[in-house]
Amino acid sequence: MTAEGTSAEGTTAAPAKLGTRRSTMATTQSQGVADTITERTGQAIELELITSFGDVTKAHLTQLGGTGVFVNALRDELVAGTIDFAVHSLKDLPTTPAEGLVLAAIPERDDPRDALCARDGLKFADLPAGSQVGTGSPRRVAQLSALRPDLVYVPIRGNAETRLGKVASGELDAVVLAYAGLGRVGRRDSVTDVFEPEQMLPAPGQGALAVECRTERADTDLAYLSSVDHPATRAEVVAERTVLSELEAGCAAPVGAYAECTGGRLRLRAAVVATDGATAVRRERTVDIASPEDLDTAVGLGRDLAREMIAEGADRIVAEAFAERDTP
Ligand SMILES: NCc1[nH]cc(CCC(=O)O)c1CC(=O)O
Repeated sequence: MTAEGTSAEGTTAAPAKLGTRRSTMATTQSQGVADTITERTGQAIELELITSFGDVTKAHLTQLGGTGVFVNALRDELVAGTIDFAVHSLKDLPTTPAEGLVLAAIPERDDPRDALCARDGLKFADLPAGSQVGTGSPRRVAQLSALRPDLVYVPIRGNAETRLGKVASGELDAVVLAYAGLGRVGRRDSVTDVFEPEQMLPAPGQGALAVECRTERADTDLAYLSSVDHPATRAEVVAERTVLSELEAGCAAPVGAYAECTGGRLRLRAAVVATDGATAVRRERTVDIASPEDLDTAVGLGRDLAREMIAEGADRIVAEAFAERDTP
């Protein structure tokens, strides 16, 4: 016997609310994750646009004092229950876990490399000495300075369109951005060169996304989020982010880390480079990993590599970079 009002139609679930920043990059990556979840589970999802402090402030990103300016607004909404889950760029997530929240899924990573967008289709090696290269990231400035100390690195911020506009207008000769982000805003055609990990290591988590929700909902009503989890990517980013946390550094630190989990092995490369590019500690290590779900191995790899780097002075380079940042 079916009572009136509890019929199948009556219990049709409302679409889940996915909270996202308003930028083109954020909405594109959020919509991509939403579409994949819907494809795999049938769950309907709608985007809810949230404004974050990092999106409105004019302060230079490295001057904001602390990580997570892009994620805090979304986390507030998760805790308040106004949204069901959020999609972040993993690179922007502080390494300290947020209380009551969990990364329910880490989808398969996009291209992790950094990309050069230069005038006249120029490659990095072909930029004339003295060329003005825009980037706001200490990690990029440090590694680029190590490769080409003869170029001038100019701090910039703003979204990808704004940055590319400075090349188009002739204000800058080139800008360096994440390849994955350029793809998401439909500007892959502006890329004139890409940096292989041998030249420049990406930021920990670059190119990857994180799906976050309240802890108690991950295994219950939001269990469908696990449909987009990619264990190999999770092992990689866990190893990369452990380097960052062991060095007590954040997203504004000159730390590159890149892990690859394939064929039962987890390889991790990391670099800490002084802002002028002159001093650097670079290490790599590979371990066997029976299953990508074995996150203890990923954490152990990150920790061991970071400790080796600290023994070689990596923590001093990080401390100096922060001291420079905090001195106006
Ligand atoms: N810090 C901003 C940010 N966060 C994520 C990306 C790019 C996409 C990604 O790395 O996943 C960017 C822009 C950039 O670094 O060019």
